[in-house]
Amino acid sequence: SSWWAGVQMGPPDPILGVTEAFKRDTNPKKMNLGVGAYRDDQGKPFVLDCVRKAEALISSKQLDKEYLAIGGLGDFTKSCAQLALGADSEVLKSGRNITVQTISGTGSLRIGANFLSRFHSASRDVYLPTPSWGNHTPIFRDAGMQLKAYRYYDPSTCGFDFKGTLDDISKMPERSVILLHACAHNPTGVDPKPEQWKEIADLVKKRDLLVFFDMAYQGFASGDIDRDAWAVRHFIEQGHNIVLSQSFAKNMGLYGERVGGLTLVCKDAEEAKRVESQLKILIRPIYSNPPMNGARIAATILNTTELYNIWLEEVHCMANRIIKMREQLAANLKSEGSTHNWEHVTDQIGMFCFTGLKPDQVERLTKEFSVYMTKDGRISMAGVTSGNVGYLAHGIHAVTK
Ligand SMILES: Cc1ncc(COP(=O)(O)O)c(CN[C@@H](CCC(=O)O)C(=O)O)c1O
Repeated sequence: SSWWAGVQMGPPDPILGVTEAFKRDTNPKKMNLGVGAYRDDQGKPFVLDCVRKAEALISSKQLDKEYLAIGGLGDFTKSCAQLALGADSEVLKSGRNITVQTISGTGSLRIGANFLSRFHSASRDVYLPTPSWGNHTPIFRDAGMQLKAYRYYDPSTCGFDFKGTLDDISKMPERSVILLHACAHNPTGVDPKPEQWKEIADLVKKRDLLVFFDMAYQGFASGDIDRDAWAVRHFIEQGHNIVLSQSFAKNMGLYGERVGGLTLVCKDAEEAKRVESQLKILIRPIYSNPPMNGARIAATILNTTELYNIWLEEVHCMANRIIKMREQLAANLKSEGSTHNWEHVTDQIGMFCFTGLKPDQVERLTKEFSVYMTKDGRISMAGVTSGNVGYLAHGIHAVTK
Protein backbone atom coordinates (compact mmCIF):
# COMPACT_ATOMS: atom_id res chain seq x y z
CA SER A 1 0.00 0.00 0.00
CA SER A 2 1.16 3.60 -0.49
CA TRP A 3 1.88 6.12 2.27
CA TRP A 4 -0.06 8.85 0.48
CA ALA A 5 -3.18 7.07 -0.80
CA GLY A 6 -5.27 9.54 1.18
CA VAL A 7 -3.73 12.66 -0.42
CA GLN A 8 -6.33 14.42 -2.64
CA MET A 9 -5.41 16.30 -5.86
CA GLY A 10 -5.55 19.99 -4.94
CA PRO A 11 -6.72 22.84 -7.21
CA PRO A 12 -4.14 25.01 -9.07
CA ASP A 13 -3.27 28.31 -7.34
CA PRO A 14 -5.79 31.02 -8.45
CA ILE A 15 -2.94 33.35 -9.43
CA LEU A 16 0.15 31.24 -10.19
CA GLY A 17 -2.01 28.60 -11.87
CA VAL A 18 -2.97 31.14 -14.58
CA THR A 19 0.63 31.18 -15.81
CA GLU A 20 0.62 27.37 -16.13
CA ALA A 21 -2.52 27.55 -18.33
CA PHE A 22 -1.00 30.45 -20.33
CA LYS A 23 2.15 28.44 -21.07
CA ARG A 24 0.05 25.59 -22.53
CA ASP A 25 -1.73 27.94 -24.99
CA THR A 26 -0.22 27.95 -28.52
CA ASN A 27 -2.07 31.07 -29.80
CA PRO A 28 0.66 33.58 -30.86
CA LYS A 29 -1.59 36.45 -29.68
CA LYS A 30 -1.90 35.02 -26.15
CA MET A 31 -1.49 37.48 -23.24
CA ASN A 32 -0.63 36.63 -19.62
CA LEU A 33 -2.34 39.25 -17.44
CA GLY A 34 -2.38 36.93 -14.42
CA VAL A 35 0.70 37.15 -12.21
CA GLY A 36 1.58 40.58 -10.89
CA ALA A 37 5.09 40.72 -12.32
CA TYR A 38 6.42 43.69 -14.31
CA ARG A 39 7.17 43.34 -18.03
CA ASP A 40 8.69 45.98 -20.30
CA ASP A 41 6.95 47.32 -23.44
CA GLN A 42 8.21 44.29 -25.34
CA GLY A 43 6.45 42.05 -22.80
CA LYS A 44 9.76 40.83 -21.40
CA PRO A 45 10.70 40.39 -17.72
CA PHE A 46 12.80 43.40 -16.60
CA VAL A 47 15.96 43.26 -14.52
CA LEU A 48 16.69 46.77 -13.25
CA ASP A 49 20.01 48.36 -14.23
CA CYS A 50 20.69 49.25 -10.58
CA VAL A 51 20.33 45.52 -9.74
CA ARG A 52 22.90 44.53 -12.39
CA LYS A 53 25.27 47.24 -11.13
CA ALA A 54 24.78 46.09 -7.51
CA GLU A 55 25.49 42.48 -8.52
CA ALA A 56 28.74 43.53 -10.21
CA LEU A 57 29.77 45.52 -7.13
CA ILE A 58 29.02 42.57 -4.83
CA SER A 59 30.86 39.99 -6.93
CA SER A 60 33.92 42.26 -7.09
CA LYS A 61 34.13 42.09 -3.28
CA GLN A 62 34.56 38.27 -3.28
CA LEU A 63 32.42 37.97 -0.13
CA ASP A 64 32.04 34.75 1.88
CA LYS A 65 28.99 32.48 2.05
CA GLU A 66 28.64 32.30 5.83
CA TYR A 67 25.22 32.00 7.52
CA LEU A 68 23.34 35.25 8.04
CA ALA A 69 21.95 36.01 11.51
CA ILE A 70 18.45 34.64 12.19
CA GLY A 71 17.09 38.18 11.70
CA GLY A 72 18.97 38.54 8.40
CA LEU A 73 21.50 41.00 6.95
CA GLY A 74 21.82 44.07 9.22
CA ASP A 75 22.62 46.44 6.33
CA PHE A 76 19.41 45.29 4.68
CA THR A 77 17.04 45.40 7.66
CA LYS A 78 18.19 48.88 8.64
CA SER A 79 17.74 50.33 5.13
CA CYS A 80 14.49 48.42 4.60
CA ALA A 81 12.96 49.99 7.72
CA GLN A 82 14.30 53.43 6.78
CA LEU A 83 12.79 53.18 3.29
CA ALA A 84 9.36 52.53 4.80
CA LEU A 85 9.42 54.83 7.83
CA GLY A 86 11.54 57.66 6.41
CA ALA A 87 15.08 58.77 7.28
CA ASP A 88 13.90 61.14 10.04
CA SER A 89 11.57 58.62 11.70
CA GLU A 90 11.24 59.00 15.47
CA VAL A 91 10.68 55.24 15.69
CA LEU A 92 14.06 54.53 14.10
CA LYS A 93 15.82 57.18 16.20
CA SER A 94 14.40 55.77 19.46
CA GLY A 95 15.13 52.18 18.37
CA ARG A 96 11.60 51.06 19.16
CA ASN A 97 11.21 49.02 15.97
CA ILE A 98 12.43 45.54 15.29
CA THR A 99 12.92 44.69 11.61
CA VAL A 100 13.89 41.22 10.41
CA GLN A 101 14.71 40.06 6.88
CA THR A 102 12.12 37.64 5.57
CA ILE A 103 11.54 35.41 2.54
CA SER A 104 9.94 38.18 0.53
CA GLY A 105 6.50 39.60 1.31
CA THR A 106 4.82 36.23 1.69
CA GLY A 107 7.43 35.16 4.26
CA SER A 108 7.04 38.46 6.09
CA LEU A 109 3.26 38.09 6.30
CA ARG A 110 3.56 34.50 7.48
CA ILE A 111 6.16 35.19 10.19
CA GLY A 112 4.06 38.15 11.28
CA ALA A 113 0.91 36.01 11.34
CA ASN A 114 2.68 33.28 13.32
CA PHE A 115 3.95 35.89 15.79
CA LEU A 116 0.41 37.29 16.26
CA SER A 117 -0.96 33.79 16.71
CA ARG A 118 1.62 33.06 19.41
CA PHE A 119 1.68 36.40 21.26
CA HIS A 120 -1.44 38.46 20.45
CA SER A 121 -3.64 36.68 23.00
CA ALA A 122 -6.26 39.47 23.05
CA SER A 123 -7.83 38.28 19.78
CA ARG A 124 -7.48 35.60 17.10
CA ASP A 125 -9.46 37.66 14.58
CA VAL A 126 -7.75 39.20 11.55
CA TYR A 127 -9.93 41.37 9.28
CA LEU A 128 -9.05 41.34 5.58
CA PRO A 129 -10.49 43.80 3.04
CA THR A 130 -13.07 42.40 0.61
CA PRO A 131 -11.48 41.44 -1.75
CA SER A 132 -7.83 41.02 -0.78
CA TRP A 133 -4.76 39.28 -2.21
CA GLY A 134 -5.76 35.62 -2.44
CA ASN A 135 -2.77 34.34 -0.46
CA HIS A 136 -3.63 36.48 2.62
CA THR A 137 -6.34 34.00 3.61
CA PRO A 138 -4.26 30.78 3.71
CA ILE A 139 -1.31 32.65 5.26
CA PHE A 140 -3.33 33.79 8.30
CA ARG A 141 -5.47 30.63 8.42
CA ASP A 142 -2.42 28.32 8.44
CA ALA A 143 -0.89 30.51 11.16
CA GLY A 144 -3.94 29.75 13.31
CA MET A 145 -5.75 33.09 13.04
CA GLN A 146 -9.52 33.46 12.50
CA LEU A 147 -10.32 35.09 9.15
CA LYS A 148 -12.86 37.94 9.17
CA ALA A 149 -13.71 40.47 6.47
CA TYR A 150 -14.51 44.16 6.11
CA ARG A 151 -16.16 45.88 3.14
CA TYR A 152 -13.61 47.66 0.93
CA TYR A 153 -14.47 47.58 -2.80
CA ASP A 154 -17.71 48.90 -4.31
CA PRO A 155 -18.58 46.84 -7.44
CA SER A 156 -21.19 49.42 -8.47
CA THR A 157 -18.53 52.11 -8.89
CA CYS A 158 -15.45 49.89 -9.24
CA GLY A 159 -14.15 52.18 -6.49
CA PHE A 160 -13.62 52.45 -2.73
CA ASP A 161 -16.53 51.66 -0.38
CA PHE A 162 -15.38 54.20 2.21
CA LYS A 163 -18.67 54.18 4.14
CA GLY A 164 -18.73 50.38 4.23
CA THR A 165 -15.14 50.27 5.45
CA LEU A 166 -15.84 52.75 8.27
CA ASP A 167 -19.07 50.98 9.27
CA ASP A 168 -17.31 47.62 9.47
CA ILE A 169 -14.31 49.00 11.36
CA SER A 170 -16.69 50.61 13.88
CA LYS A 171 -18.10 47.12 14.60
CA MET A 172 -14.77 45.29 14.95
CA PRO A 173 -14.18 43.93 18.47
CA GLU A 174 -11.43 45.87 20.26
CA ARG A 175 -7.87 44.59 19.80
CA SER A 176 -8.77 42.66 16.65
CA VAL A 177 -6.15 42.72 13.88
CA ILE A 178 -6.95 44.70 10.74
CA LEU A 179 -4.93 44.14 7.57
CA LEU A 180 -4.46 47.25 5.40
CA HIS A 181 -2.81 47.45 1.98
CA ALA A 182 -0.43 50.43 2.24
CA CYS A 183 -0.75 51.34 -1.48
CA ALA A 184 -1.72 49.77 -4.82
CA HIS A 185 -4.44 47.55 -3.33
CA ASN A 186 -4.41 44.03 -4.75
CA PRO A 187 -6.61 43.03 -6.62
CA THR A 188 -8.65 46.24 -6.99
CA GLY A 189 -6.07 49.00 -7.58
CA VAL A 190 -8.35 51.15 -5.37
CA ASP A 191 -6.62 53.12 -2.58
CA PRO A 192 -8.16 55.44 0.04
CA LYS A 193 -7.42 59.14 -0.46
CA PRO A 194 -5.22 60.79 2.24
CA GLU A 195 -8.29 62.42 3.87
CA GLN A 196 -9.98 59.00 4.02
CA TRP A 197 -6.82 57.39 5.47
CA LYS A 198 -6.92 60.03 8.25
CA GLU A 199 -10.49 59.08 9.17
CA ILE A 200 -9.62 55.38 9.05
CA ALA A 201 -6.60 55.96 11.33
CA ASP A 202 -8.77 57.84 13.85
CA LEU A 203 -11.47 55.16 13.90
CA VAL A 204 -8.92 52.31 14.12
CA LYS A 205 -7.43 54.06 17.14
CA LYS A 206 -10.84 54.50 18.74
CA ARG A 207 -11.50 50.79 18.26
CA ASP A 208 -8.06 49.96 19.66
CA LEU A 209 -7.27 47.67 16.71
CA LEU A 210 -3.86 46.20 15.89
CA VAL A 211 -2.81 47.34 12.39
CA PHE A 212 -0.98 44.98 10.04
CA PHE A 213 0.16 46.95 6.96
CA ASP A 214 1.10 45.01 3.85
CA MET A 215 3.38 47.22 1.70
CA ALA A 216 4.34 45.08 -1.29
CA TYR A 217 4.42 47.93 -3.84
CA GLN A 218 6.22 50.94 -2.30
CA GLY A 219 7.15 53.20 -5.22
CA PHE A 220 5.27 51.07 -7.70
CA ALA A 221 1.89 52.76 -7.19
CA SER A 222 2.61 56.45 -7.75
CA GLY A 223 6.26 56.13 -8.78
CA ASP A 224 7.16 58.05 -5.60
CA ILE A 225 8.66 56.10 -2.68
CA ASP A 226 7.58 58.59 -0.01
CA ARG A 227 4.11 59.17 -1.39
CA ASP A 228 3.39 55.43 -1.43
CA ALA A 229 4.49 55.12 2.22
CA TRP A 230 2.31 58.06 3.34
CA ALA A 231 -0.41 55.95 5.00
CA VAL A 232 2.12 53.83 6.92
CA ARG A 233 3.92 56.94 8.19
CA HIS A 234 0.65 58.71 9.06
CA PHE A 235 -0.58 55.80 11.18
CA ILE A 236 2.74 55.72 13.05
CA GLU A 237 2.60 59.50 13.63
CA GLN A 238 -0.91 59.00 15.04
CA GLY A 239 0.52 56.59 17.60
CA HIS A 240 -0.31 53.24 16.01
CA ASN A 241 2.38 50.68 16.84
CA ILE A 242 1.93 48.80 13.57
CA VAL A 243 3.09 45.51 12.13
CA LEU A 244 4.48 46.06 8.62
CA SER A 245 5.41 43.62 5.86
CA GLN A 246 7.53 44.77 2.91
CA SER A 247 8.46 43.12 -0.36
CA PHE A 248 11.16 44.05 -2.89
CA ALA A 249 9.79 41.60 -5.47
CA LYS A 250 8.07 44.23 -7.60
CA ASN A 251 9.68 47.59 -6.87
CA MET A 252 13.20 46.16 -7.28
CA GLY A 253 12.27 43.32 -9.63
CA LEU A 254 13.76 40.81 -7.17
CA TYR A 255 10.88 38.33 -7.57
CA GLY A 256 12.84 35.07 -7.42
CA GLU A 257 15.46 36.45 -4.99
CA ARG A 258 12.73 36.50 -2.30
CA VAL A 259 13.68 39.75 -0.52
CA GLY A 260 11.37 41.15 2.16
CA GLY A 261 11.20 42.60 5.65
CA LEU A 262 8.94 42.41 8.71
CA THR A 263 8.81 45.37 11.12
CA LEU A 264 7.06 45.53 14.49
CA VAL A 265 6.80 49.03 15.98
CA CYS A 266 6.98 48.64 19.78
CA LYS A 267 6.35 50.79 22.86
CA ASP A 268 10.08 51.35 23.43
CA ALA A 269 13.54 49.89 22.75
CA GLU A 270 13.26 47.48 25.69
CA GLU A 271 10.05 45.98 24.31
CA ALA A 272 11.65 45.81 20.83
CA LYS A 273 14.47 43.69 22.28
CA ARG A 274 12.02 41.24 23.85
CA VAL A 275 10.03 41.03 20.62
CA GLU A 276 13.24 40.48 18.64
CA SER A 277 14.24 37.60 20.91
CA GLN A 278 10.88 35.86 20.33
CA LEU A 279 10.95 36.51 16.57
CA LYS A 280 14.32 34.72 16.44
CA ILE A 281 12.92 31.81 18.43
CA LEU A 282 9.98 31.61 16.00
CA ILE A 283 12.12 31.84 12.82
CA ARG A 284 14.90 29.45 13.85
CA PRO A 285 12.89 26.19 13.54
CA ILE A 286 11.25 27.30 10.27
CA TYR A 287 14.19 28.29 8.04
CA SER A 288 16.93 29.17 10.59
CA ASN A 289 18.26 32.17 8.66
CA PRO A 290 17.34 33.87 5.36
CA PRO A 291 19.15 33.77 1.98
CA MET A 292 21.83 36.38 1.55
CA ASN A 293 22.08 37.13 -2.18
CA GLY A 294 18.93 39.16 -2.69
CA ALA A 295 19.37 41.02 0.60
CA ARG A 296 22.92 42.01 -0.42
CA ILE A 297 21.59 43.36 -3.73
CA ALA A 298 18.80 45.36 -2.06
CA ALA A 299 21.11 46.67 0.69
CA THR A 300 23.74 47.71 -1.88
CA ILE A 301 21.14 49.65 -3.86
CA LEU A 302 19.56 51.27 -0.78
CA ASN A 303 22.94 52.19 0.74
CA THR A 304 24.82 53.39 -2.38
CA THR A 305 23.68 56.90 -3.34
CA GLU A 306 24.38 56.49 -7.06
CA LEU A 307 22.50 53.16 -7.23
CA TYR A 308 19.67 54.45 -5.04
CA ASN A 309 19.11 57.38 -7.42
CA ILE A 310 19.13 55.04 -10.44
CA TRP A 311 16.61 52.83 -8.62
CA LEU A 312 14.27 55.78 -7.91
CA GLU A 313 14.38 56.59 -11.65
CA GLU A 314 13.70 53.01 -12.67
CA VAL A 315 10.82 52.44 -10.25
CA HIS A 316 9.31 55.73 -11.43
CA CYS A 317 9.59 54.53 -15.05
CA MET A 318 7.93 51.19 -14.29
CA ALA A 319 5.03 52.95 -12.56
CA ASN A 320 4.73 55.43 -15.43
CA ARG A 321 4.64 52.73 -18.11
CA ILE A 322 1.73 51.09 -16.29
CA ILE A 323 -0.10 54.41 -15.97
CA LYS A 324 0.39 54.95 -19.73
CA MET A 325 -1.02 51.48 -20.47
CA ARG A 326 -4.09 52.35 -18.38
CA GLU A 327 -4.65 55.45 -20.49
CA GLN A 328 -4.12 53.53 -23.75
CA LEU A 329 -6.47 50.73 -22.70
CA ALA A 330 -9.23 53.20 -21.81
CA ALA A 331 -8.69 55.08 -25.10
CA ASN A 332 -8.76 51.84 -27.14
CA LEU A 333 -11.95 50.68 -25.44
CA LYS A 334 -13.53 53.98 -26.45
CA SER A 335 -12.33 53.68 -30.04
CA GLU A 336 -13.64 50.11 -30.14
CA GLY A 337 -17.05 51.70 -29.59
CA SER A 338 -17.59 50.45 -26.03
CA THR A 339 -20.34 52.42 -24.30
CA HIS A 340 -19.39 51.26 -20.78
CA ASN A 341 -17.86 53.63 -18.26
CA TRP A 342 -14.18 52.61 -18.10
CA GLU A 343 -13.03 55.48 -15.87
CA HIS A 344 -11.91 52.99 -13.20
CA VAL A 345 -9.22 51.72 -15.59
CA THR A 346 -7.40 55.04 -15.20
CA ASP A 347 -8.65 55.91 -11.68
CA GLN A 348 -7.19 52.72 -10.22
CA ILE A 349 -3.47 52.62 -9.33
CA GLY A 350 -0.56 50.16 -9.19
CA MET A 351 0.00 46.80 -10.84
CA PHE A 352 -3.60 45.74 -11.16
CA CYS A 353 -6.80 46.83 -12.86
CA PHE A 354 -9.99 45.39 -11.44
CA THR A 355 -11.94 45.42 -14.71
CA GLY A 356 -15.39 44.51 -13.39
CA LEU A 357 -15.59 41.62 -15.89
CA LYS A 358 -17.83 38.78 -14.67
CA PRO A 359 -16.45 35.20 -14.47
CA ASP A 360 -18.27 34.16 -17.70
CA GLN A 361 -16.79 37.17 -19.54
CA VAL A 362 -13.33 36.30 -18.17
CA GLU A 363 -13.82 32.76 -19.42
CA ARG A 364 -14.79 33.97 -22.92
CA LEU A 365 -11.82 36.35 -23.03
CA THR A 366 -9.51 33.41 -22.30
CA LYS A 367 -11.22 30.88 -24.56
CA GLU A 368 -11.84 33.15 -27.57
CA PHE A 369 -8.89 35.57 -27.33
CA SER A 370 -6.28 33.70 -25.23
CA VAL A 371 -6.17 36.57 -22.73
CA TYR A 372 -5.25 35.07 -19.35
CA MET A 373 -6.26 36.74 -16.06
CA THR A 374 -7.60 35.74 -12.66
CA LYS A 375 -11.24 34.70 -12.44
CA ASP A 376 -12.17 37.79 -10.39
CA GLY A 377 -11.56 40.03 -13.41
CA ARG A 378 -8.18 41.34 -12.23
CA ILE A 379 -5.62 42.08 -14.93
CA SER A 380 -1.96 42.74 -14.32
CA MET A 381 -1.41 45.98 -16.27
CA ALA A 382 2.28 45.09 -16.40
CA GLY A 383 1.43 42.46 -19.02
CA VAL A 384 -0.09 45.12 -21.31
CA THR A 385 2.15 46.69 -23.95
CA SER A 386 1.67 49.27 -26.69
CA GLY A 387 1.82 46.25 -29.05
CA ASN A 388 -1.03 44.29 -27.47
CA VAL A 389 -3.25 46.93 -25.82
CA GLY A 390 -5.38 47.24 -28.98
CA TYR A 391 -5.97 43.49 -29.10
CA LEU A 392 -6.87 43.49 -25.39
CA ALA A 393 -9.38 46.32 -25.84
CA HIS A 394 -10.89 44.48 -28.83
CA GLY A 395 -11.32 41.32 -26.73
CA ILE A 396 -12.75 43.12 -23.69
CA HIS A 397 -15.21 45.00 -25.91
CA ALA A 398 -16.24 41.77 -27.63
CA VAL A 399 -17.12 40.07 -24.32
CA THR A 400 -18.76 43.10 -22.68
CA LYS A 401 -20.86 44.68 -25.47
C1 LIG B 1 -0.49 42.53 -1.57
C2 LIG B 1 0.62 41.54 -1.73
N1 LIG B 1 1.33 41.19 -0.62
C3 LIG B 1 2.35 40.31 -0.72
C4 LIG B 1 2.71 39.74 -1.94
C5 LIG B 1 3.84 38.75 -1.89
O1 LIG B 1 4.80 38.92 -2.78
P1 LIG B 1 6.23 38.22 -2.60
O2 LIG B 1 6.61 37.76 -3.95
O3 LIG B 1 6.09 37.09 -1.61
O4 LIG B 1 7.11 39.30 -2.06
C6 LIG B 1 1.98 40.07 -3.12
C7 LIG B 1 2.34 39.46 -4.47
N2 LIG B 1 1.24 39.18 -5.29
C8 LIG B 1 1.41 39.15 -6.73
C9 LIG B 1 2.55 38.20 -7.16
C10 LIG B 1 2.21 36.72 -7.34
C11 LIG B 1 1.71 36.12 -6.04
O5 LIG B 1 2.53 35.72 -5.18
O6 LIG B 1 0.46 36.06 -5.90
C12 LIG B 1 0.08 38.83 -7.41
O7 LIG B 1 -0.96 39.01 -6.71
O8 LIG B 1 0.08 38.54 -8.60
C13 LIG B 1 0.94 41.00 -3.01
O9 LIG B 1 0.23 41.37 -4.10
